Amino acid sequence: MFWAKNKENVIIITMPWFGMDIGGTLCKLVYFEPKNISRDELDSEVEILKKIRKYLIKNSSYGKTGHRDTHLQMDNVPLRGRKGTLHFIRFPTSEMGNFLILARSKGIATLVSTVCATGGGAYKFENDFKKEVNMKLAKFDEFDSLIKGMQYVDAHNPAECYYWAQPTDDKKCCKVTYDLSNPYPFLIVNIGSGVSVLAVYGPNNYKRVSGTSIGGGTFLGLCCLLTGCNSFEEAIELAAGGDNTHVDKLVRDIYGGDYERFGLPGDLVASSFSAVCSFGQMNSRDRRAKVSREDLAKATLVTITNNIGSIARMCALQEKIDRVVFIGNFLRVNPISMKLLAYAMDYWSNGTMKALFLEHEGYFGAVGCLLQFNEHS
Ligand SMILES: Nc1ncnc2c1ncn2[C@@H]1O[C@H](COP(=O)(O)OP(=O)(O)OP(=O)(O)O)[C@@H](O)[C@H]1O
Ligand SMILES: CC(C)(CO)[C@@H](O)C(=O)NCCC(=O)O
Repeated sequence: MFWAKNKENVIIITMPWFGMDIGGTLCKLVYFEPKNISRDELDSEVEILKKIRKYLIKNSSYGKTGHRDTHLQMDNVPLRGRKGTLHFIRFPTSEMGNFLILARSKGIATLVSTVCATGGGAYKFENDFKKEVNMKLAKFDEFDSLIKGMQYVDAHNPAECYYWAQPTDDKKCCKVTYDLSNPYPFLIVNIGSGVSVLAVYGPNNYKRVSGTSIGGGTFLGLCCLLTGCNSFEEAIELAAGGDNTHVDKLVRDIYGGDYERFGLPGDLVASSFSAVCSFGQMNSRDRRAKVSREDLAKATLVTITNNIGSIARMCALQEKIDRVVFIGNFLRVNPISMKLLAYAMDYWSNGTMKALFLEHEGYFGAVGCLLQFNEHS
């Protein structure tokens, strides 16, 4: 039973089936829909919650900016002794005000309720939730939640973890499932707005070893400034049609070929974005005029990705870890970055380190905080 009346006869509800990860850019909402809801449960469920459940499940988009990732839905998974379906929903954190207005319009504010939340926004928006929708947040740490969520999703989805085979060959490159059932130790590189690097030694034993502010938010911000694009999807689409070598200076632009002594191949980026400043005989203004929006988007994506790859590799070396799991929504619809990371990790470690990826890339925090909910808390 998840509801009761208090002294004033107000219905108090804990919403054990929702987990929210409120990040710097995106808010991720995970909803567990239990199977075989009994007649008694249905009768005792408050009308407003029934309405919300119907609304979430019937639609796959909510307003202009909310989306349910139906391809990620997980059916028949266990949670707190029940079996059911996990639904994955996201919307921009900048829309939190509208989300609260919507929740209020569905009647949520007439109940006193508690919902599990993690991410910086669980702290930042705590008062707004209380004020606008009468909702208390049961807060959980974002990295505890991330790791717990990863372990749970991987255990219940046989094809969750994969690597990219032959990442540099467009024709032969493919995703190959990887068995992560015996994962320790491993490194997590969580590429959200910013980047956090965690070394995980056991189920409840990890530390945050590094981080960088040059992350997914930087890519999106710079790309919007440079190309005038307006969304992450548009930025990625532009990048897919671009050529960063029109913008970057390569080792061969400096050496005329490979720098063999130190193993630097000619096609390696030697200096990001610097071809537009000076390039051989060509006047830099002419050079800039030849650069397309697509080239700029690709160069931005490659710059940010290589920098993250380089930090990941140094952290893995320092921690003596050879498996690196890259997650976070920066990798959403972004095979260019995944393949680059796969290649870079393999090349620079002489094949000793492996880049791994997970299908539910940005949702682990939301799943993990849902799992930590305790009926009596
Ligand atoms: N539809 C989208 N809108 C905005 N950014 C997107 C979208 N899809 C993918 N992204 C990328 O994902 C990043 C956000 O990733 P994620 O949701 O994992 O982080 P976050 O939780 O918002 O950030 P942080 O953990 O740093 O607080 C964005 O910076 C952008 O690069
Ligand atoms: C601040 C967080 C942890 C919020 O998720 C993330 O955005 C991050 O790790 N940023 C990088 C901060 C740094 O280490 O420079």
